[in-house]
Amino acid sequence: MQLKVQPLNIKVGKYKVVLNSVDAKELGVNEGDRVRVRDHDSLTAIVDFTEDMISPGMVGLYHEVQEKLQREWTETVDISPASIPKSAQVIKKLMNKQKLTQEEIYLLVNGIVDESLSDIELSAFMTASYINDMSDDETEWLTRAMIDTGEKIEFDTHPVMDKHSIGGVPGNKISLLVVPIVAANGLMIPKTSSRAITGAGGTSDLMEVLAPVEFTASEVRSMTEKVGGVLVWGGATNIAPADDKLIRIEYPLSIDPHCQLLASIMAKKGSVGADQVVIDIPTGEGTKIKNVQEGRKLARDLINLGERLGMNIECALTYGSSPVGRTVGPALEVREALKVLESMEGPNSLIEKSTSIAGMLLEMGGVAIKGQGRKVAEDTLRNGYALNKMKEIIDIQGGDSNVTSDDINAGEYTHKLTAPTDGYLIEFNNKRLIEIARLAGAPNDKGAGVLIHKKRGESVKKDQAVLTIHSEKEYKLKSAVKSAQMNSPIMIEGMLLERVPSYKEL
Ligand SMILES: O=P(O)(O)OC[C@H]1O[C@H](OP(=O)(O)O)[C@H](O)[C@@H]1O
Ligand SMILES: O=c1cc[nH]c(=O)[nH]1
Repeated sequence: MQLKVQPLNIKVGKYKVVLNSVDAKELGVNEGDRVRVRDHDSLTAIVDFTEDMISPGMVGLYHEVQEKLQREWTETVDISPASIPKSAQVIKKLMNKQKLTQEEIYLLVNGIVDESLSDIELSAFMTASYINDMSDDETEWLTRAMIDTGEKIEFDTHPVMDKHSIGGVPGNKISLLVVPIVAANGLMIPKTSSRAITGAGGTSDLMEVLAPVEFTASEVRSMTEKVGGVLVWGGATNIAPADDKLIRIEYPLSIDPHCQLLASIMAKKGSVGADQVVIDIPTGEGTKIKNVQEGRKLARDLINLGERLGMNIECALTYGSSPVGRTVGPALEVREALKVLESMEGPNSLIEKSTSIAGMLLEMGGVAIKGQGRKVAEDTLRNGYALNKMKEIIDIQGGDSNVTSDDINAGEYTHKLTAPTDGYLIEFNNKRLIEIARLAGAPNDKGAGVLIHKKRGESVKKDQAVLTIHSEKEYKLKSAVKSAQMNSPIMIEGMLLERVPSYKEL
């Protein structure tokens, strides 16, 4: 069917076209089906419907379709129904608990990278992976396919160090300390991170407060060779490009399926040619890993996958039931991390966790003797070498290296949550805390987040502030406060947990 083109200059991140329902009916396609768009060139696109925006006889071409076809909008294009791509059929197999072959997994990952799968299919893939985990072989193939469909960095010198966290604990800003400590000791650490997945700020969201994080793979390589380390967003690099497209689906579902987590982390490490990697596994109530047994099992899976891919992995099971440090949300977290770099002043949980993990890397990289890594890491913080290295990293990424912790501003709209009674703080609900920070605007509004005045086990007096919610927008603050008041993230010892009424009162 020949249809007149209506250009839609909107980027939707996919090959999509809009049809009027009259033409769609004539073509026999429904919303979410695919059509072949033929001009000088051709491509397969996903169908959207509308009654108002597109008149009968016309087809709306979103930016990506126009760009790919490199066409002028005055022309007509030929539209015909197209079949479901093979990659979508692979997702059905996973949903039906059938094992996938290596070839099918490569087909699937290619489909993710070339945008031929719809968000509905991708979220079915994510949900199927959540319910039916992949085998070790399938997970290895998934990881390899994610590496092979992107650019790889090959450094001339080794070892290449790396660090990653599985996430899940609020306030986990440690990469901002670990990377400069390791690089300041002469090791290379090309750190690529994701944005937030289940949290209120991933390391890339945080680093973006200080400097740009979007670079090509060759820029990552040359910056790392110059200053020893970087803190960049993996999603911008074309390094394991499938990863960010899947994380975009995980974020609203707030899930991180086991096989996806393994592949996502290890693909990022494999793509930068890492040899020695430490993986932080926050463990405990309210995290992705409920207890030490589960943590050990995940550690084994990560170590085994690393071995299959030729990387030496060590894992750190870390305390995750309570936030790391006293801040959650990009600007607040960056301020706290910079303060530690500047003066070693800051919460113990942050300093101890960062120096422990940096210490493991220093030992693995051969610049600290066994058992001395943490001490070397602490010295690197104390003598200011880590701060200087962080300034070099900020500078090379195009930020202002003169920035200090005092320059970092949190959102101006604030609300204090106070203790309803005297007592000890016995409960800190990680998930609620993240939800509140997200409602306040994190991670996209950098100034949004939560400042923690009192942590688990600390005493509070009635009406004393326990948390301050920060937001850049008044209306976002209001919804965060409303949510916090309806379902508090804190519990003070001695408080009534719940009153369950009798039938008479119902
Ligand atoms: O949002 P949740 O699921 O908590 O965690 C995601 C964060 O965890 C990892 O941190 P890092 O790169 O090791 O610092 C990821 O890269 C991402 O920044
Ligand atoms: O990078 C990451 C971190 C945690 N989970 C993932 O899926 N990817």
